[in-house]
Amino acid sequence: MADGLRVVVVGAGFSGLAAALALTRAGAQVRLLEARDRVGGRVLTRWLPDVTQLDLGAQWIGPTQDRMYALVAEHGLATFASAAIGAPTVLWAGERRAEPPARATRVLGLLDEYAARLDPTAPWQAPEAAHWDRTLLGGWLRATAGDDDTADYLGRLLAGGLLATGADEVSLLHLLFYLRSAGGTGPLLGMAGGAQQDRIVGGPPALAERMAAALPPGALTLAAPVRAVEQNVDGVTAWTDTGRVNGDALVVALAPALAGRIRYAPPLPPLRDGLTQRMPMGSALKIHAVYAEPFWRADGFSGVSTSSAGPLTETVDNSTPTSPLGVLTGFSYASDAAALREMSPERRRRCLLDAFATVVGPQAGDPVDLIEYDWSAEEWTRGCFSGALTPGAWGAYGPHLRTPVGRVYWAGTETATRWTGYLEGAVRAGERAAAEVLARP
Ligand SMILES: Cc1cc2nc3c(=O)[nH]c(=O)nc-3n(C[C@H](O)[C@H](O)[C@H](O)COP(=O)(O)OP(=O)(O)OC[C@H]3O[C@@H](n4cnc5c(N)ncnc54)[C@H](O)[C@@H]3O)c2cc1C
Repeated sequence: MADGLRVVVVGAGFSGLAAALALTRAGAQVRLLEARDRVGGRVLTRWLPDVTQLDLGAQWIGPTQDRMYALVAEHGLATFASAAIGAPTVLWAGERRAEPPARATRVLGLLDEYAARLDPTAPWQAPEAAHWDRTLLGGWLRATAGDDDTADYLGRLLAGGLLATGADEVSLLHLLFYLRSAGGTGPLLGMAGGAQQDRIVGGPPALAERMAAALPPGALTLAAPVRAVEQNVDGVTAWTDTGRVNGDALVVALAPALAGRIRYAPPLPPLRDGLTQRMPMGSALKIHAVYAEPFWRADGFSGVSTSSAGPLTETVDNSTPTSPLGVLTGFSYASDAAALREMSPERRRRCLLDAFATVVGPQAGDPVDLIEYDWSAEEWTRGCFSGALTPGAWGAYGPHLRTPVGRVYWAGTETATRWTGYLEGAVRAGERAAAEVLARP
């Protein structure tokens, strides 16, 4: 037990909440400081008047994400299956296909084989790690896939769909680490049986709120951005705009890009600070088009698609089973998302609706509502889905992803070794950081 141990946790996303709960249960006195006026971090649910649930941030959980299913049950919530009616469509170089060509599947198999060679706790130690770290995913795909269409499609699916970045912005090693941490391309890309299998009734924010409610009264302070962290032999202090909170240890439960915006005294060691400069957030737009009904089902379309061209890389049928409305959700990544941001609202709307129409037909051009959400514009998130180490950075900086600095410990989904980038990774990372604090000498 840790009776009397005072721990400050910075950030009340799933990672900070999980850390705070684990520490509280072990008997520590926890103060959880959150910049926003709400808990949950990269999750947000908006309700349409008929109670259609629109998850604007994270939404899915799937098999092997055991901590998330356990938390859902423990906090009295339930899941429902993602809409899965009909077969997915692949929009491939101007054609509609039922699946990508076999050569694309072969490349995915090769990536899984490489990923299996990595230790997710130390990917930099694999014999090929230095080579894979300086190899851009895009270049590797162009050299391996056999043709440019396959390379482009896989680049969009993997760099975009998983990391919300461009294939020429990320190393092969970072992608392999991500694949390894989730168990491969199958679990990552699948709907039923994969990471997109289930949604949480009430949305992930409902779970975050229940986790927060399970903390002792007074443990959580909202609207309290931590600006500075000072540590010395006696303890550690978090400074907010309104005062200070002292502790024996402190957990930073933020993406490294945000952790690097805090001022540390003494300054962080060069390799830890350098890491925060080399792990930018991805860039995605998540767009919901709402219709009077899921008309595409009657036309034989599932609404689930992947595409070799922009502006949308993926779409899904995101309708809620309890509502008659139809919801198509699309994702736009990296340079496609950047181009959309530069457009006027009217032009962006036209461009997005044309993209939905390419997937399910012209009726998509006339939605009841079109709701866009840009996490890159959020002061306390700055991008999504997660941060990714830049090419060449794993070798020198990777070992500092979780290494504590004195009394300061690191959580956040980016530090997870299982399901990194996901809610599951966030929870596991928070619980791992809590265990490290409790084990401190
Ligand atoms: C559009 C989108 C779709 C996604 N889809 C999925 C999905 O379907 N399934 C899935 O599992 N994951 C998904 N993810 C990823 C998932 O949301 C993240 O992995 C997870 O929420 C990260 O949790 P975290 O606690 O590590 O970080 P965050 O959720 O970022 O939590 C950090 C918290 O710290 C706060 N904060 C920041 N700076 C400070 C400061 N200086 N002081 C105090 N507080 C601060 C923030 O406000 C935030 O509340 C998605 C993310 C997005 C944005």
